[in-house]
Amino acid sequence: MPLEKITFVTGNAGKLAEVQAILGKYIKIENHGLDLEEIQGSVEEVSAAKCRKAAEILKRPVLTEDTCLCFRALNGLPGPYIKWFLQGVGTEGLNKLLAGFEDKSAEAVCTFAFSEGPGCEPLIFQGRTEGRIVCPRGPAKFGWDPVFEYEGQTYAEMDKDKKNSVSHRYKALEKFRVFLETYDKKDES
Ligand SMILES: O=P(O)(O)OP(=O)(O)OP(=O)(O)OC[C@H]1O[C@@H](n2cnc3c(O)ncnc32)[C@H](O)[C@@H]1O
Ligand SMILES: [Mg+2]
Repeated sequence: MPLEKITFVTGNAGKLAEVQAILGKYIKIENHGLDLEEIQGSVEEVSAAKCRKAAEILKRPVLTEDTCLCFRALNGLPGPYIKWFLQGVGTEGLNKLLAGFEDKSAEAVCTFAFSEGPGCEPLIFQGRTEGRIVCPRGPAKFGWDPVFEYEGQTYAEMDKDKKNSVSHRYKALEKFRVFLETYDKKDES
């Protein structure tokens, strides 16, 4: 039986808006803002751990997501710690982190984890978009969008539909959408 709805567990309004815009056409999305502890580790481990916890607490099919921003010149840092870097130094500071480096390339990575419910091992769906870090341009509405440039435009300068057709989040959700097409939830009985 196909899934009629899914609970996306996030406390981030920007993420929720994009998941609704990208995936909401295919499945009903509910939001639950559990503030889940984020373990240290690879982004896949962080996302799967959040998902396991959410499934245990909410006792239903859940989707969680963790986003990384990886600077090639810094061997992938800030990576999964981007939230704390952004809070600490802001978008100007993110750009300044690369002031001494020729290589401004970066990769945005979105890692979704889906679990059917308590005790069900999460499945991982990941999307990656290559770009470069620039001086902030465009409206500062969502995280590090103003400093991530893709094909000459920062995410912040793009209209929503454009970002939602090229982003790390779009690519990860596209994989999840294909999975949902053949997904058959085991009967409750
Ligand atoms: O409740 P969760 O889903 O964990 O939400 P969060 O805000 O804690 O998000 P993360 O742990 O994934 O941290 C990622 C950081 O990157 C930001 N971010 C995530 N996706 C983004 C995007 O597409 N563009 C710009 N910033 C983004 C987000 O606001 C955080 O500051
Ligand atoms: Mg988080």
